Amino acid sequence: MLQVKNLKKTYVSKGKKVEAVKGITFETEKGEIFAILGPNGAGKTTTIKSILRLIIPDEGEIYINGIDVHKHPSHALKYVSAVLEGNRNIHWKMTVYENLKYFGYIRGLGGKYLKSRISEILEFVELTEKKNELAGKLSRGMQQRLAIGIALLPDTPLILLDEPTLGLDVESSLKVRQMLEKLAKDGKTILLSTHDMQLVEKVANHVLIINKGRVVVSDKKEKLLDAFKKKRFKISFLSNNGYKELEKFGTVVEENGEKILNIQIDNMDQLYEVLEHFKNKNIEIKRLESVMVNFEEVFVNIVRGDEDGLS
Ligand SMILES: Nc1ncnc2c1ncn2[C@@H]1O[C@H](COP(=O)(O)OP(=O)(O)OP(=O)(O)O)[C@@H](O)[C@H]1O
Repeated sequence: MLQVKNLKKTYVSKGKKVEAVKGITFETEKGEIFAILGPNGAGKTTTIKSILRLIIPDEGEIYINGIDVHKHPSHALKYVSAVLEGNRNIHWKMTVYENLKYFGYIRGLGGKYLKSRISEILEFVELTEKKNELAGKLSRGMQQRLAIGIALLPDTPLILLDEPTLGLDVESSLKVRQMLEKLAKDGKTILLSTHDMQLVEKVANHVLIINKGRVVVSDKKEKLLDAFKKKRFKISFLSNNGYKELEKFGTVVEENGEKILNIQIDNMDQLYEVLEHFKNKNIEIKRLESVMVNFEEVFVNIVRGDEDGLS
């Protein structure tokens, strides 16, 4: 659906060069929720804006539905719509309905089709009852839903969202999350840039982590979670003796009066070595279990690993 090949962008600001994106390559599949993650300044917004041609990259190719965005921008961009943070494309002094009508016209829709499309969208974003309210008077969550509704008007196969849950409360985030899931189920491809690890954990299929303008990891989310799960173990012991010994291997916490050792390993041999060590010291193990990890930990570990590698 979307192909980005060797994207590069350097900004020049006050005579200083900032290499924001240094050769990013990725590809999305139809119907997937593809999350772009990265610390502040990693290059996410630059990537998204380049896809939308709001920024002209220095190098690289971008194809939407097989069409070269650089060579045929207006044709390629027919297949994509976007919700960008900080520019939520809403007219505050228009009602919800007027906003949808106005942006519908801009996207070349009209007549009966636009009318029924607006009704459909109002239902989808759960704003039917608010259709006559001024956009400026809506809550932050409702405004975000309206922005998503506006982006959905032209019914494009690719939808880009920059920080769709930023500043939203739990309930509004949940609504956005459910909308994204429904859209993907309908076969839409969703590219999403976010810092919201819960959103990623709940909805993303594929995760692209970028740091300092480069791709650090690009993989299915489940695979990343699995890989980390295999690295984290929790060990409990039959007696509390010798726990000083344990601290060499990881962090020791107390749970229900029991000392629990949390360890992180790079490969299974390391785990066997630790177990062997305890055996030699006559420290008897009661239970060994792999630990569930959440996506936030996966992300932090990957970025930290990358930083260590870079330094
Ligand atoms: N117009 C600009 N002029 C100069 N430098 C810029 C400009 N836009 C972005 N940058 C710089 O490029 C780098 C990448 O910025 P970008 O906004 O793409 O990152 P990001 O991953 O979206 O960050 P965030 O999570 O903070 O939104 C940063 O160092 C940023 O300061």
